[in-house]
Amino acid sequence: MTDQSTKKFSYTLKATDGRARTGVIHTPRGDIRTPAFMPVGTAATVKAMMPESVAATGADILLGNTYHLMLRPTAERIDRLGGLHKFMNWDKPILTDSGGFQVMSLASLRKLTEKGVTFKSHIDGSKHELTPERSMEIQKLLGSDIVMCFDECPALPADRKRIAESMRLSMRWAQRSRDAFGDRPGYALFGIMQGGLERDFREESAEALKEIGFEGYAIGGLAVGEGQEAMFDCLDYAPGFLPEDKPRYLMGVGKPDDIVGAVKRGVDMMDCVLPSRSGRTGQVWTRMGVLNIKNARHQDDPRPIDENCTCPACTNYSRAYLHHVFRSNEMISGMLLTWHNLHYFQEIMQGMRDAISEGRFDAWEADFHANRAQGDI
Ligand SMILES: CNc1nc2cc3c(=O)[nH]c(N)nc3c(CCc3ccccc3)c2[nH]1
Ligand SMILES: [Zn+2]
Repeated sequence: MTDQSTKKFSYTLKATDGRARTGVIHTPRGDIRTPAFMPVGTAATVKAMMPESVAATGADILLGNTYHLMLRPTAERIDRLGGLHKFMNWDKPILTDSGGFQVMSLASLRKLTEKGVTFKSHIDGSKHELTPERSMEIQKLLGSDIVMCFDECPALPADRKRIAESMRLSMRWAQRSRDAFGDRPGYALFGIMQGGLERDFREESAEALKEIGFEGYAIGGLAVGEGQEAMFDCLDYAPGFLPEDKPRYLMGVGKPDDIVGAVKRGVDMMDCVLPSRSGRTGQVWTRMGVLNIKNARHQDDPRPIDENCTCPACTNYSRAYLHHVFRSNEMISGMLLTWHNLHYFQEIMQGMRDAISEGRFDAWEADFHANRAQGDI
């Protein structure tokens, strides 16, 4: 167990190539190589993966969810049992979301006021309240290393008036989150930029967050159905509004080409449920593009998913086998496909970290897109 109090949280920028950056986030529980992809462990598990397998894919950090864990098994119980790291047997860094986003997408009977949000649990219908103060308390009880401000992520499409009001509420909540977070050496609080697809509101939000001061800054309010083009248009300016010497976390992104486009535009950290969730539905992401293993064309195919992949699925199993266990709804199907997808996502990140360090990001990006076949793979 590392002594949390002595070591600090810091970000070191190592190299840039255009607007792309590579560096390291130092935390008392370990370093995070950026750009970083962070697997999502919603209910204290990255579904279908043992923690040591998640580490084996190259992940330096994983995500937890305030919303899910406060409902079940509750933050107080996890605290009594030694905190989330011990509870889920993951001793590297953990980032937890603040809960507001999940309330709006999962809970029912939600009531939003200046104070916070009240809602009914999607699990058992019990009533709960989340405020900036309660979210900070929950994330402290969980023991997460990177805490997210409590914010409101407006559903798109929304008119400018709604976007502005929502963003300004989130900025007031950001101040309350900062005040409630307190002085916790070694732990980090990240602000979350809002503002929809409006450049002026994005700049206003960034200025408000910089005024408060955070250890890192997230770009929220995206990957909510706006589409890649609109997201990239926003990322053409939004990261630049944030401090250069602090990590930038784009929340909820995304497909491999979304991730590459975001890193190209200056993003350092990303998360997405895609590799694990799609793995359970048979969707397999590879350097040649995406395939679905349930397709009958795989049932006699002795080849691995990807000859060049070193993950256990590609090293030891044929497409025919993976097709069979998927069709038979065997547990090993979700395990192997999730492992492969997470391994591939981390391979993309390592490729970009190396390319940026060596000043050849554009060539790497061109190669990445060239490999993605149009037809069957
Ligand atoms: C899929 N798209 C997506 N867009 C998001 C926007 C926001 C946003 O504006 N505010 C907050 N707080 N979270 C967001 C999330 C959830 C990310 C997450 C999930 C699980 C664990 C830890 C973190 C988003 N996810
Ligand atoms: Zn593989």
